[in-house]
Amino acid sequence: MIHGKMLFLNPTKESLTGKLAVPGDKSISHRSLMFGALAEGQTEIRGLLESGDVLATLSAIKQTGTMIKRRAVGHYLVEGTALKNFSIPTKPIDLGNSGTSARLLSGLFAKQVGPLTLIGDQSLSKRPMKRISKPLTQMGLDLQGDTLPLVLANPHQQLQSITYQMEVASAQVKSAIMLAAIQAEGITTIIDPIPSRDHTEKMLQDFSGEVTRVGQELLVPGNQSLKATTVDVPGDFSSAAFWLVAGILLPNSELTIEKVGLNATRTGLLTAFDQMGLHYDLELIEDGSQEPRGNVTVKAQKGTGTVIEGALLPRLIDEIPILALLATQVNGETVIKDAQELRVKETDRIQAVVSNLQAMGATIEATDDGMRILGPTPLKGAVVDSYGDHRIAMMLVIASLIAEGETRLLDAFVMKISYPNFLEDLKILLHHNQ
Ligand SMILES: O=C(O)C1=C[C@@H](OP(=O)(O)O)[C@@H](O)[C@H](O)C1
Ligand SMILES: C=C(OP(=O)(O)O)C(=O)O
Repeated sequence: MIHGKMLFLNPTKESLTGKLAVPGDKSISHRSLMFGALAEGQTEIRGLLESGDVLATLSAIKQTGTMIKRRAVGHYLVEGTALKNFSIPTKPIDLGNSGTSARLLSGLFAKQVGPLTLIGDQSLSKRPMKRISKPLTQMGLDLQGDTLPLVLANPHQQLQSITYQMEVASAQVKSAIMLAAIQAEGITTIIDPIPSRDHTEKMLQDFSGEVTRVGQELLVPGNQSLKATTVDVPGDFSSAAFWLVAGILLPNSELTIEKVGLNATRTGLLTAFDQMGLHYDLELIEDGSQEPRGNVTVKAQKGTGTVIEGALLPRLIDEIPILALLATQVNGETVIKDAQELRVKETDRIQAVVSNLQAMGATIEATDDGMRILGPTPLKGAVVDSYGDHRIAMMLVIASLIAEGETRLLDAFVMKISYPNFLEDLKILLHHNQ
């Protein structure tokens, strides 16, 4: 039941069964619009995620002069002009809640004369931007601000290549540099010791561009001309993660998530399942796409605690909230380390996960760079808060299904940021029982 911004949630005795295709991948959707604008010619996108964050990117690109037409749900045409028709909006560009938009668009727009102002909501306005202003300034962009509002200007419309050692394992930082590097003079080298999601690398090649990885170095030639293409966006593994964990937790469940992205830089949750002794079936769809996709099936089952650390973190960074819920229900201790990046997401996700799950009766404590969880503990309904964070909200909806008694979720409707139909899809999986 819905009441204002609060959602009243009750546990279910049902299982989750059947098949579901989750909405398009958020990271790939953002990038398809950006590369579509940077290329010459008409790019066709199918399966674009129509969520708050992606629509922020879409609107920013339209406001700066690129034509984008919507043909049907998720079906878009981008009329790319290699940003030659760029126009500077008179008003600041509002990127809402989307970190990906703020960081990647700064790279995409780095060669424009400007000044161009990027703003966002309260949460986005607190997120660190120095991580992109530092490399982009070295490349020649005049970028003011360590947080939003960011003002971008490049009066001479020139960018130099750089050699840059990444300070955090962030695909957003890497991608911002790459988008600028494509438009720069010379070859840019990005050194990233811990690999992060590689959708930008793959998509650059799909748009006839060039990028080479040599060990820890990513080499991006400048002055590239990109050609329009078609993009078929797979389902978002980060959205599927909520159902995979729910299927494991709700007795008698068996569900399949279809045509979901299985890029290895994103599927760290499956590695965590392996470590926890949890089983799943994978069926790959061979369609020649650079972004692998397939069907994942899970059943209700019991697992054991594990340690999540190191290079696994970037591969499941957005899945930590739902993984923490899973850890409250398996046997023994789970320790999540090296996850300090969670403190600078839409909210401090370490604090948000720990305080909410504690309120529901879990044995969980925060550490500087992660959390410790001791399972299994029965959960009880409580008043919980998304803190305006979509992934926290969706995790708490799943938690409420296995809790005893009613849960009241404050600020619930932020789910639209990445998964507008989350509650409808929950009903679909519950109703397969009937
Ligand atoms: O590049 C991307 O599309 C994303 C990268 C990750 O952020 P960081 O680069 O900050 O780790 C992730 O958390 C975010 O949801 C999307
Ligand atoms: C962190 C996220 O997104 P962004 O950084 O784009 O706001 C997310 O979707 O979990």
